[in-house]
Amino acid sequence: MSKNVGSPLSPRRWLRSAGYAWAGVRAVYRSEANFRIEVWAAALALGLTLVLDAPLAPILLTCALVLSLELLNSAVEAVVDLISPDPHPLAKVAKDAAAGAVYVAAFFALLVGLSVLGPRLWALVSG
Ligand SMILES: Nc1ncnc2c1ncn2[C@@H]1O[C@H](COP(=O)(O)OP(=O)(O)OP(=O)(O)O)[C@@H](O)[C@H]1O
Repeated sequence: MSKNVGSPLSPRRWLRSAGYAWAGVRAVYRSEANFRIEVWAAALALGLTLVLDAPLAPILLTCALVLSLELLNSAVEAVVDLISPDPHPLAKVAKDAAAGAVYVAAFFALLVGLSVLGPRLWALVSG
């Protein structure tokens, strides 16, 4: 619920909003195993990117996309469970489509990771 606490540029308001957003990230991290796996996969990909001196921007963007979509997927699940605790075809479409968004992003993130890091990893292991 939005409360009017002054200018949108006010640091206090910004900090309060950031606090709510961080609480959301922490709640999803605690409750969703997939999000935990994706966070650690992103940390691994970023670590490899730095160690292998690979381009950072595509890896950062794909990590941000997958993690953000997983957060949105959790938001959709929560809202659907709230408004449709009993099975409903539209609830199914909403949940399946939100999950599909995560899987599409994760699939392309895998391709980006393989194309950016794969050749460098291969060069490293093949001497
Ligand atoms: N209210 C509902 N009405 C119809 N189908 C539903 C409903 N809730 C869940 N489903 C179906 O069951 C599937 C699994 O739903 P669930 O809420 O268990 O999410 P999940 O896939 O376990 O997600 P996560 O593992 O990330 O929590 C959904 O993708 C959907 O197809």
